Amino acid sequence: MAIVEVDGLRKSYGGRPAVDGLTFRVEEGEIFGILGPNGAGKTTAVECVEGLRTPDEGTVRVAGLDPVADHDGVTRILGAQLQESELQAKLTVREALELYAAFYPRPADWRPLAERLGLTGKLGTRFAGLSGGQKQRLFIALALVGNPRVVVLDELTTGLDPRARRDTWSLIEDVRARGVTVLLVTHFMEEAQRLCDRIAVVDKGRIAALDTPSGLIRRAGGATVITFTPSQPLAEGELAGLPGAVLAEDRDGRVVIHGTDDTVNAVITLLARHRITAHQLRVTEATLDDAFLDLTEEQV
Ligand SMILES: Nc1ncnc2c1ncn2[C@@H]1O[C@H](COP(=O)(O)OP(=O)(O)OP(=O)(O)O)[C@@H](O)[C@H]1O
Repeated sequence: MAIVEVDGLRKSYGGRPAVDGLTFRVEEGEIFGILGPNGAGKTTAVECVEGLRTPDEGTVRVAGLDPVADHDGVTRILGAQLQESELQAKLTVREALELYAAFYPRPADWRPLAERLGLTGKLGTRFAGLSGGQKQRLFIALALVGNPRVVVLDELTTGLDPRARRDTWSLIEDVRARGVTVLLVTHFMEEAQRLCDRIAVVDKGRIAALDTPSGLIRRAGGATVITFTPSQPLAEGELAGLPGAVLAEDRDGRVVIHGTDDTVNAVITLLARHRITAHQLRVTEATLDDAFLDLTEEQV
């Protein structure tokens, strides 16, 4: 059952569309990623889901509720990562956790949450005295302290060091294992590939593709990438005809083929038939990075 439903969402700033007709559904219990270049409209879209912005057109529902008309109802079931300016500089970590827990009817015990996020040693520290990564971890704790049914995380691990990033990923996996739905805006391909059940790739306010991470990779040109430099040029058309090859091109003498495992065998057979040696032959798995660049016009 869908817990977040976005239909034909449009939002413009000063006549310029930031979100230009987005439609997607987030199923209860999944981690749904929104991925896209800078300025694609990701934050605007999730702020409409949080009820912080009013759509110009279209409808948004969270557990059947309108986030603007029933803001209080949505706030009780949806946890969102705060922006830095929304916390007072003098508030300590403990006070912030206690305060936010008090807003909700059935809050989580904030102590294990703080422990999990490495904040136990910082409970007496004022917000202004935290490092960027510690602030970020506090925002994640505050998004989860209300025991939400849906949590919206925008740039979840930006500013975290590699260890804190990995710890945060496993925390999010635990959160999902408890049945919480996660809506995740991210720039990190590795994060999206590891965590997300499905990903909407957003470009210029529209959905460029919506699929599982492996579906996106397959769609964007084959899951296996074969690259090599042939000892002599291959005849035109030979590469395109290889079984399973979705994309095959000669980039300045280096051949790049996106295909399947069958394509690898076909390449080896082709080279042997023509007595061509493949220098620096590499067979790798395509990543979400490859798919992202194929699906969006600009790079992040
Ligand atoms: N309050 C605002 N007033 C005017 N323009 C805005 C406002 N907020 C966002 N925009 C513009 O809307 C477009 C989409 O912005 P948005 O922040 O939603 O994108 P994003 O995909 O989250 O980008 P990023 O990855 O850089 O955070 C951008 O062109 C941005 O400049």
